[in-house]
Amino acid sequence: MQTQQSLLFENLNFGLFSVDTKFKVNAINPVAEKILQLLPNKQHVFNELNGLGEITNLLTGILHHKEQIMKKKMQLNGHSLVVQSYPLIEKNKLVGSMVIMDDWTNIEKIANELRFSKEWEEKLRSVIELAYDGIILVDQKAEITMVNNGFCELYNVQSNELLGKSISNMYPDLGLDEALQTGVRITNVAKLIGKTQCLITILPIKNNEEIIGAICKITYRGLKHLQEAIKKVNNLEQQVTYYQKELNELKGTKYSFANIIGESSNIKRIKNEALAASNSLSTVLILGESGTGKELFAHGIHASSSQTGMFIQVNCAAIPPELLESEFFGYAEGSFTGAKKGGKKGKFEMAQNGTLFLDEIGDMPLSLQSKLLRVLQEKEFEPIGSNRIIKLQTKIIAATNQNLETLIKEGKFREDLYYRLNIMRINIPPLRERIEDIPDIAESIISKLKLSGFHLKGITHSALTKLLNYNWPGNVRELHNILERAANLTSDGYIDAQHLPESFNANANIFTSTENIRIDQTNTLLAYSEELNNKPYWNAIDHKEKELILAALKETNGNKAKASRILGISRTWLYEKIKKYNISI
Ligand SMILES: Nc1ncnc2c1ncn2[C@@H]1O[C@H](COP(=O)(O)OP(=O)(O)OP(=O)(O)O)[C@@H](O)[C@H]1O
Repeated sequence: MQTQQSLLFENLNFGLFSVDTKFKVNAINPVAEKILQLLPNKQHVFNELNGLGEITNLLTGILHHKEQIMKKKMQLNGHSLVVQSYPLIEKNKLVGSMVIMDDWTNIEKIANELRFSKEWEEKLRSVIELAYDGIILVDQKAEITMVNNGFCELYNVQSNELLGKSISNMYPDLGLDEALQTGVRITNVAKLIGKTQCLITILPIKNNEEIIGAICKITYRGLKHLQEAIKKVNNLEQQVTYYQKELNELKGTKYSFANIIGESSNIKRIKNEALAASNSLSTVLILGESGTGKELFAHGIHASSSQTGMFIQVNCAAIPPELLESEFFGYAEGSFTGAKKGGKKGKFEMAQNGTLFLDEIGDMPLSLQSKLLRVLQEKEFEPIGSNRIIKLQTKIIAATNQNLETLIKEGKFREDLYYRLNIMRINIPPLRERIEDIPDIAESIISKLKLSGFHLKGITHSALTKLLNYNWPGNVRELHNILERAANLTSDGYIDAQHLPESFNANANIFTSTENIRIDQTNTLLAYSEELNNKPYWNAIDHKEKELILAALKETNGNKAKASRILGISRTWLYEKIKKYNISI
């Protein structure tokens, strides 16, 4: 029992001590020792201690003047305290006093912080209220936390009908749910609300990497003036594009870095790498899935390089093997039967002082690989049947969507050529790893479609939200094709969700129909494809992806931050996948 009492005494979260009538401390707990800054296990006499005057006064009131309970708020040694002193009576005689010290320091700190955030909330409320547009805020759980008059007027509701409700139930089509899941911001996308034409901007609110809410701004007043301004900006943009094109034509390129759209950290990083790669004649190897923009980057590198010659592109997969050599090196007149009169310039010579872009390098036959390697090493070449030696002053950029390391292992690609090409290496990530870029790229594609004669006004918010939920196996090229197809289907100029292909919607649900696959069986594509008879390749990829995500979540006990680190993907992307595969944690 004694032990229990002392345990309790030792572990109280407030200070407690008692003194006898001579102010000598009889018992004191660790919290009190800490507040009073007294050394443990020492005999302390209160009126001999310095700096504790206020407490000594309380004790004096009780011990000398026989007062009853004394209570005081005080600051002591950096603590905000509420101190209470009680008389201790034994057999009707005053034998000492007991003191309780409540430490309010942390509580005061929290109160101050609360006051501070309350003030900020009030300021935010005023700013939001002053805004000309409709504004609505949700928290992490998609519950509406703030809404302004502009929003209420647009939807003809009262704010108290909305606060605390789920945005997913009230306004699912605004896309705030998606913003919370993907962390992607959407800027000024057209949407018809009732009969009012609006522009929607959605901004996820992040604390470090965590999404803690989202804000949606609906611009619906004064749109007419805005449209006029947009028209002017569009005209100016067209003029800039025209001059850019003229400039590109001089260098034989179709695109420059300005044509590479996207503000994601991924695309910014590779743009910087590409810019660095354009500063010298070092060879560049561009890797990436089909449709990620390898050719676009190659043009960009040439456009910003100081090479004054032409950009010459060769698709190594498209030239018949027997013509490859003459295509590359050219030939002298009469060098073989059927050779053209006057001979023919090869791609190398055509690209002198410019850039030779070797697309699909993984498909180059081995015999030509050896010849290419020799040219790269010796920096000179001879056209077939000629003894004219031409010094190479050409930037070489090679690209492929194949895994060259695998091709080397299979004996289909020369390792020494690989190292020769792999001096500046640019890895373009697939579109699904930079979905933040989709709104900007979609906008740029729509502008291009307009220039090519489509009467487009824009893309609706619901279509854009769908684009963000797709995994883009065909990357930017697929995005282009889907938007062009949609542009053909729209009648009012707005690309809407209904204009996106059926299969496109179905993709998000592939997994629900293949849920019962046994994961631990033979991991061969054949084994998968037997079970997934519809789209074996993509289903198997998705299947493997889900498997990896499940394994990472299992290993981290469902901790998504850790799981995303293990998988080497962003947390936003992981949330996206968890949603896609319906994984419950
Ligand atoms: N960041 C981007 N911004 C704008 N357009 C892009 C971007 N990336 C790719 N595109 C467009 O996507 C299409 C495909 O790009 P590109 O041909 O450069 O891809 P690729 O990787 O070379 O494909 P493949 O391996 O199939 O040859 C092109 O129309 C290109 O202009």
